[in-house]
Amino acid sequence: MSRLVTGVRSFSTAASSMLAGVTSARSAGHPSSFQVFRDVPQLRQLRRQLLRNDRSVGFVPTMGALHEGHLSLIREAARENTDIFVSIFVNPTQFGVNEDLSSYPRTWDSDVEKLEQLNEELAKATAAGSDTPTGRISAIFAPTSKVMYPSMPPSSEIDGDGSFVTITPLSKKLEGGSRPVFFRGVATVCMKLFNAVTPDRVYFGQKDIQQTVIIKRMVQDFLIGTEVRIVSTTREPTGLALSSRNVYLGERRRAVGLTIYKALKAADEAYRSGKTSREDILGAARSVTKRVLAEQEALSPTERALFEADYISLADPDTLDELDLVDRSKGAVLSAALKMAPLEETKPGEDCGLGDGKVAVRLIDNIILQPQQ
Ligand SMILES: Nc1ncnc2c1ncn2[C@@H]1O[C@H](COP(=O)(O)OP(=O)(O)OP(=O)(O)O)[C@@H](O)[C@H]1O
Ligand SMILES: CC(C)(CO)[C@@H](O)C(=O)[O-]
Ligand code: BAL
Repeated sequence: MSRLVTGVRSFSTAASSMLAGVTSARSAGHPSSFQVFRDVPQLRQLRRQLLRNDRSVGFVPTMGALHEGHLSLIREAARENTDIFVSIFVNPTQFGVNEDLSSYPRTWDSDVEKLEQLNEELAKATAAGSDTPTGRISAIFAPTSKVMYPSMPPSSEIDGDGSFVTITPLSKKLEGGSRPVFFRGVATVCMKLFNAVTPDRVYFGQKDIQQTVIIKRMVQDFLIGTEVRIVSTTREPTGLALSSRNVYLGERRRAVGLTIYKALKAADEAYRSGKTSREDILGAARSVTKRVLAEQEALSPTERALFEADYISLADPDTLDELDLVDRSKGAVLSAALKMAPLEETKPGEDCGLGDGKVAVRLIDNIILQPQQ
């Protein structure tokens, strides 16, 4: 955390020049880098100045440990906004009491490095005369828990007190079944972040599809003046969805973890081949998870990676209600969560990931069954 500052970290940027009162015209050059804010008032000051200068803000909320998936959200935001604000905050209220808050990957220095490199890439694209406007990252918002939860320590108990945003019944379904406080925490922190940033547009990844449905509902129901953009899932060449928690997988569990995507693909293929019933579509996915699990169980503890399929769901895209039959004109959301168990025994020299294979890893993924004519 050596590069983290307590107030605001200034770089030589057009946005920071603005903050100092020297307004640069957009054509005179984009910000070359960004400022880091730890508190809300200075962030708001920058936001107000951008507003006065008719600049638009795209906001990308993250919990850090940045990877190409996060960068894809920023690139999309850069296509539609002059300025991008990125938040890095590991939000305690979305972790249940027995969840992985303390072990969640925190990689501040490499996160800042990646964002600086991305700003360089965006600057080059502008210099090369890209057709589409290319915005820049102007601000990183990395608040403390006290800034985000000023009046009391946040509760991660389901019946804990606090000022919370709850979006029901959406937040009780799917991920909410296993993580009961998760979406209360997500909606609450996003409401606070949106209030601090007042973005023109917000960017979320399709990988966390239930989160996107809940954020869209929150924006609609609370009359929040921002547009919600969903960016498609970035995957490894194998198909595994990128996720910050993947660093805990290691080679063996990474290979077996791909089962989640293979199962969803099998279900998607069933739909594409004309099947619309729950039984046919989810049956195709379940036969993949069952087969792989049986294969793994037959192996020795030094070779296998066991997992449990938490849910495989076929749901309505807006309500996330489970479907018996897909209406082809509307399509559906196919989603799954798979819990990779810790490795039982490891081999000398094996790449077991961060935590030596002892950390259970929850994988989620989804495919949208596209509406068809
Ligand atoms: N592979 C991906 N493709 C596109 N967007 C992604 C991907 N992974 C994460 N995102 C999006 O980045 C934003 C921040 O996510 P977050 O910081 O929790 O990262 P994460 O990789 O999802 O981590 P986790 O391991 O907690 O699931 C969210 O909107 C999330 O959907
Ligand atoms: C949206 C979010 C940053 C809120 O903490 C988090 O849930 C995430 O990273 O997806
Ligand atoms: N991207 C989702 C954050 C979480 O799992 O807590």
